[in-house]
Amino acid sequence: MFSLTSMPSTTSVLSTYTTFAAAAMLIRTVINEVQTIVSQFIPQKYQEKVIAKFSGLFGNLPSSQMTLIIDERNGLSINEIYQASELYLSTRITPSIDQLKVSKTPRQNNFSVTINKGEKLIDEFEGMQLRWEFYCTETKQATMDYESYCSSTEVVEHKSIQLSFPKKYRENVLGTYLPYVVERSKAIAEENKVVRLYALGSFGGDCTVGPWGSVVFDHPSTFDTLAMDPTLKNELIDDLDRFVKRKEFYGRVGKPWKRGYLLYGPPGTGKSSLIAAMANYLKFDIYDLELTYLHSNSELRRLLVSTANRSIIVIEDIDCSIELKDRQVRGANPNDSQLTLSGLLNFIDGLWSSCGDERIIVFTTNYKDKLDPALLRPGRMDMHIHMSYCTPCGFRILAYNYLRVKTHHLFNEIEEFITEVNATPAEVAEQLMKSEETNVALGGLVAFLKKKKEMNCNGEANVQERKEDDEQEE
Ligand SMILES: Nc1ncnc2c1ncn2[C@@H]1O[C@H](COP(=O)(O)OP(=O)(O)OP(=O)(O)O)[C@@H](O)[C@H]1O
Ligand SMILES: [Mg+2]
Repeated sequence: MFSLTSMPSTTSVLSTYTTFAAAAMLIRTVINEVQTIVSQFIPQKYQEKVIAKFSGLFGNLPSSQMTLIIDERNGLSINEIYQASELYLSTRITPSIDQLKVSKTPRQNNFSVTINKGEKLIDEFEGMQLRWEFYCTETKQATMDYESYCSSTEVVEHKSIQLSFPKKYRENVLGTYLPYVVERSKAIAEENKVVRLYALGSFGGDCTVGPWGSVVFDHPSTFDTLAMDPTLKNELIDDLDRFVKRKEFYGRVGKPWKRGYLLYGPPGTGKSSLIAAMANYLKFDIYDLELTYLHSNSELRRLLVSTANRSIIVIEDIDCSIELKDRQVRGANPNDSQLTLSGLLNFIDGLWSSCGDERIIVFTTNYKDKLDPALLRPGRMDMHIHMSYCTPCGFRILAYNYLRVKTHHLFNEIEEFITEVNATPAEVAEQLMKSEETNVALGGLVAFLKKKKEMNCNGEANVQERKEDDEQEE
């Protein structure tokens, strides 16, 4: 009975509530639509007022909007979503923004532009409209100077960015849009990245990390400016592309995410230039590791562990570190108190380096045949790259780089000489730099090659030497 009498009244309450909820939802939908229209057709500075006025017509309905507050700091640590949002939004600047902040460090090539506090902007993503707003509040905070024991007050800024959107988009914003913002910001940071060169000790650079000092690396070499066999060049570029894309692959097969390259060939054939081109291409920092300064495996490990991910560790002239082998053979403690070849090989094989990701290690040598066979064993260095004397194709790349010419009546003569004489790209480049006049520069190169041929007196010896050099190639 009780239940019978109570039933109709519960039903009527429910139906009244359902009607009310449906009406509220309808009004909210109308308000959302109005917001969308307003944000498209009404200047930004009036938008808020218009929407507030319009919403006011319907009394105090629960808000249909949700706001995410993204503070700059999370306690003491930086909030990565704040950084990502700030960077992402700096690429979404619309004409509605009145104030931007512009800054630049002495070494930076470009200005960095960020949006000032108080500014708002609308972003669109998969049909959603998202409203971003920049806030900054200032508070006075008491601080204590521990040297003078005096207290003072300082103004502390609390920055935050607020992201507002219709509540119905909450899942999409948290699940898709924010991850997209973070990913995009990583890509933007990568585009703006300045490559640094690290070496041991502090050498007047502006940034020091542990034992490594660094400077901005502004070597102009790129794969375009590099005179090397075009097939080999493309193979290497493909190899690098594949390497950086294969995070999951390396994880799956249980190998450290590393790649080793051995560059070999005579002086002046572009080994160091190739390393610079690789660093510029990948935007990886370079760590120039001079083994001659090191005394022990533990020192080597400490240095390698303090290198960052996405970097190229370079050991130049590894043949000059050949005494590594002798030291080890001499029988002194082969473990940590000596620097040994096996210590180095352990690193290459990933034992010490499993703490890092996306590393490239490059060895260079003028004499591949002088290297310890252990270094050359298959699988140790992933690619052996032969940098050799200038070829006709290499000459054309250099002529275009230095003189901006693609054809010239002296090309045939030069290319003939180049196949007969062992001239390094460095020598050819030096001649091409001697004049901005194409005729003069190319004429100078002809004279240089002619003289080189005469001095050798025997062109065949040169070609023979080149053949031997080529035979070192895989
Ligand atoms: N393959 C090349 N392509 C373009 N320029 C080159 C090439 N090789 C050499 N050069 C020019 O010669 C200069 C010296 O070359 P680089 O230092 O790269 O040679 P390297 O092979 O590292 O010599 P080393 O064995 O003496 O270290 C470079 O700065 C560059 O101007
Ligand atoms: Mg070099």
